[in-house]
Amino acid sequence: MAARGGLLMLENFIGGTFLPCSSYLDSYDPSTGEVYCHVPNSGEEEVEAAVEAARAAFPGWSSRSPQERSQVLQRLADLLEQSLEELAQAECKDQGKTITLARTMDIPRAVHNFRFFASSILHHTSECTQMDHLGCLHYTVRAPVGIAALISPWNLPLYLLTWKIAPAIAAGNTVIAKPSELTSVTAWMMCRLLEKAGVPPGVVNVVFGTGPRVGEALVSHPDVPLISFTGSQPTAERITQLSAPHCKKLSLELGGKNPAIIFEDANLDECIPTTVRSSFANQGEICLCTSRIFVQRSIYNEFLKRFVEATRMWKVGVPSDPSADMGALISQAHLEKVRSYIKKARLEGARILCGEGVDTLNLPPRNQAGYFMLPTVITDVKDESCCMKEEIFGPVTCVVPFDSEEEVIQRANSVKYGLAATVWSGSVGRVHRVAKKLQSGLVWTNCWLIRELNLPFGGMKSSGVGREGARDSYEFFTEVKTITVKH
Ligand SMILES: NC(=O)C1=CN([C@@H]2O[C@H](COP(=O)(O)OP(=O)(O)OC[C@H]3O[C@@H](n4cnc5c(N)ncnc54)[C@H](O)[C@@H]3O)[C@@H](O)[C@H]2O)C=CC1
Ligand SMILES: N/C(=C\C=C\C(=O)O)C(=O)O
Repeated sequence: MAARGGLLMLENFIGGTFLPCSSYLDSYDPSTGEVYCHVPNSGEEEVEAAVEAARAAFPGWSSRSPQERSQVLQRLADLLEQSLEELAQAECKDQGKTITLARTMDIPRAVHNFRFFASSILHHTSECTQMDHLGCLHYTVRAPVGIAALISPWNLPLYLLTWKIAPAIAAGNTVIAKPSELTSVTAWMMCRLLEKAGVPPGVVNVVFGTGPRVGEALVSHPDVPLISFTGSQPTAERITQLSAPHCKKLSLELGGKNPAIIFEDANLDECIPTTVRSSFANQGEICLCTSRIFVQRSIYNEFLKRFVEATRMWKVGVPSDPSADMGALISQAHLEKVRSYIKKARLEGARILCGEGVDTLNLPPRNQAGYFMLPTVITDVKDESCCMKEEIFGPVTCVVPFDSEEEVIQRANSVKYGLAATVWSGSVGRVHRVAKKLQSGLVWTNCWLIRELNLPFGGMKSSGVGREGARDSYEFFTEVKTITVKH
């Protein structure tokens, strides 16, 4: 590890070796607003070196058996788990999330991603059909595609990067990962464990830097045939344009404007704390977070009163404080963007019931320049407002009343996104009926963010292209071939 001015200085990981870069970016601690780390500002040269390393490693890695690859993934999971506390501390400092969330969600899930795909890779079967009248047998085989580009965002850094690396290498591909330049530290820490886990040099390469520089060099490289991306819709559009001339395979996991639909027969004792969590967990910086809450009119006033009370109890604190529910937002620019939505809502005549501009944030002097804000509830807002249409990706949620089932389904579906919805009702028939009609890749009823990694994950409409999960990721990270044998 290098250091400049006493600050942590990351290096790219290419071909099993840490390599310095000719230029570096500043990376900020969101809880203080201070630079604490330098991140390589990689470009075409580093991508070229990573492609070379990944190409050289492909024949050996792809010809190993699934069992051999699975064992490597299991060892990596064990090593990550042994470093859980160190990784959680690093994620908390780098991203601004609470230490509790990093300890209980981000890092355990990163460990689980490797364990899960180490197991699922052992259980795939292929198809076979027969045409006896022609004396033919048909079957399919799958093979890894080649070098995968894996581009991940800043909100769940190691969690989302490993959700891509694990299935890609389990299937026999070699990878070039590009984490967000805002949160690169835990990916770099993981690289230090790869050799010990038995990952051969060049199988996992990590290049750090910005989207326009290193990201674009990677996605437009002719020898990188598939791209798995999680992030914003405008970036997905750019990646689609750059990759189109090469007809690359694309998996795009994008944003959401996720509705919660709360019927009058909902169990509010469960619904309210879960909806506070679904709105404000990780500072509202999860693509699955709720940001439009539709409440049936007969319980609207009661819900609003109790929801605002519960939101006021959601503690914003220094990320290292284990009792904090919410830490700092990712950057000054993002904080300003999130606040700008609240200003617009005010100008449109909406009411801010708690949070930004209403309540007072108490922080230690050292954290006054950090990127903190209070969880904020907006009401009296029209469906046409940008706060009800656009992804804010911060601790802001809107609450509005509805009258009928048909009406709320139509309003919930009236945005360009279609990622995740929650439906709260005591009626089994109703939850099935409504879930089927929602334009949403995921619907949680009477719960939120209970993940079954075997099943498809992803969004419809502008929330993405493709699905990830045990079988879906396997299909994405392999090419299928149909073979016909005449006997
Ligand atoms: N999963 C999600 O739904 C996420 C949504 N967002 C949304 O996006 C907004 C902007 O956040 P950003 O960090 O700017 O997201 P982004 O989509 O620009 O960044 C995600 C990743 O893509 C890379 N990237 C950016 N431009 C690229 C390009 N031209 N070619 C290749 N890679 C590129 C970034 O370096 C990062 O690794 C947020 O406010 C939020 O609304 C952000 C992060 C995650
Ligand atoms: N893709 C995102 C979250 C995924 C969560 C999961 O797979 O459990 C995101 O916030 O961008």
